[in-house]
Amino acid sequence: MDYVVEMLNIRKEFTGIVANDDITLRLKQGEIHALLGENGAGKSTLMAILFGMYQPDRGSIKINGKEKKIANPNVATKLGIGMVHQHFKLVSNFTVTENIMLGSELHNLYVLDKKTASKRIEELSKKYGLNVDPHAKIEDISVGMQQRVEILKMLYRQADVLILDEPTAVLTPQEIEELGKILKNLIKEGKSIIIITHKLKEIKAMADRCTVIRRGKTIGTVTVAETSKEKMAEMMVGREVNFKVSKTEATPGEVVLKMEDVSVKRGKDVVALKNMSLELKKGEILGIAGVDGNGQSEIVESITGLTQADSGKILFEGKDITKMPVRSRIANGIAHIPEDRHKHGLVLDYTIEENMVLELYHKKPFSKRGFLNFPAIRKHADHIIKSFDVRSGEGGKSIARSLSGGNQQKAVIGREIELDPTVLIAVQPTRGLDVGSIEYIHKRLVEQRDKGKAVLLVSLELDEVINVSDRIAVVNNGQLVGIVDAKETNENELGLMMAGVMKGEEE
Ligand SMILES: Nc1ncnc2c1ncn2[C@@H]1O[C@H](COP(=O)(O)OP(=O)(O)OP(=O)(O)O)[C@@H](O)[C@H]1O
Repeated sequence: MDYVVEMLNIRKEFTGIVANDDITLRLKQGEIHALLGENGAGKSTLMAILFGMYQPDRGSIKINGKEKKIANPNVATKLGIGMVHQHFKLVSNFTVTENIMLGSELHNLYVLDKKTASKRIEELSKKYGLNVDPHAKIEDISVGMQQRVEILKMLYRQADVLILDEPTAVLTPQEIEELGKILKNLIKEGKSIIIITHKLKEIKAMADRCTVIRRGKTIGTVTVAETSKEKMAEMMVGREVNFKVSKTEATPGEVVLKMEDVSVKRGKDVVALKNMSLELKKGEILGIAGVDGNGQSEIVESITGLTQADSGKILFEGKDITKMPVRSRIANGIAHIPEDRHKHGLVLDYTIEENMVLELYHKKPFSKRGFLNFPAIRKHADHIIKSFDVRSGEGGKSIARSLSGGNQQKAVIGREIELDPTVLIAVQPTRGLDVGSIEYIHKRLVEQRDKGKAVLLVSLELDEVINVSDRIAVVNNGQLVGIVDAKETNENELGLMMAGVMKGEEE
């Protein structure tokens, strides 16, 4: 059998937690192999070991049948292993070529003059259908394009084994489809790919085989074409997963949040949100559907106070809050699960305990006469950790950075829901979460609604918007296209509206 990579009986322990416990994964030449597991199951750790960022405590790695010690990422690169991380490692004011050249000088295989490098990048881009402009600056290109630059970087370094850590989490549905095609091109040219993803639909569409791990242990490797989504979910979570959100009919009450003719500018001239009027009622989940970048961020930021509306009014419980500072809005009952957990959700170098009181530390019981009350902070954090199943080595004492991506997300969601807000704004709340956690978070959002709270759900996942929301507002180009009843709509109708076409206008 032609295995390009064999990771055999790998063990890796961090303080207080065994991240990988006797894991075995074999990658065949020319296959797309999905690595599936719950948040914190140990996927990123396993891939970091393959890429030489960590040393395993036990176990061995064979590359093309020969046992190798991968002491650091440079060794991995020399062995033909490349990795695209969850958070890209690109310099934003450098061009594509400059970024790809950066670091490649270490492997003295490569040319240092920019012109020759650009030409090589262009050839590679063409060969694999990547469509990347070598002269573009990173800050000017979309996230999807940046990811392709990361893929090109691996190809430029002549990688044969490509590792992609949750590559679709940051992509729009169209970009995901394109990535699928790119991966198929890579396989055709003889590359082998390991892809980490939580999305079973994507595994079905892209992968040949799938290895499932749970709590650091291998559960099994399956052939994707012969296995259902339900079966893979069950292997991963250890129980049956309910994909449908179960909820009763909403009983909306009075309007609690109102946007009246709100416009927000981006920079000097671009109007990113145009005369937006929206009403959010108590006891309902209002979903916002739209292609990324069509005014969703401006809606959220003008309500939370991260951006001020340039014109129009925002009313909360009848009070004008258009110019209210962020902290007062939080104190008044507006909570926010932000889209970017690293930038706006957590202070990565603080412990989880500290992060759980970021909005509350100045209040009783967390502060007393100007001193922090650590036992109270700990109790609060422990409660969130327990009820939201935030897994980490040292509980509340863990540094936020050391948590797996999904567990960071659960911590942020827990903190915001525990504020018991009147309005909960949830932006991409389940991005990066495993199906079991998604099921749980959806339940908690519905529970908020049933307690008479108002929930604004912004998501790029149409499935999620349709299943969780009661009403759906569709935005396009910074404007409201229309509002539909979630029970009566479908992906097709929403898709058309997202492109700016109103119901009845399509002929
Ligand atoms: N450097 C580290 N120090 C301490 N603990 C760590 C470190 N890296 C990972 N861990 C812990 O090891 C476990 C496995 O984490 P890992 O990131 O591999 O999970 P994952 O399967 O990739 O999760 P996710 O899907 O949420 O990204 C987690 O409990 C995490 O908190």
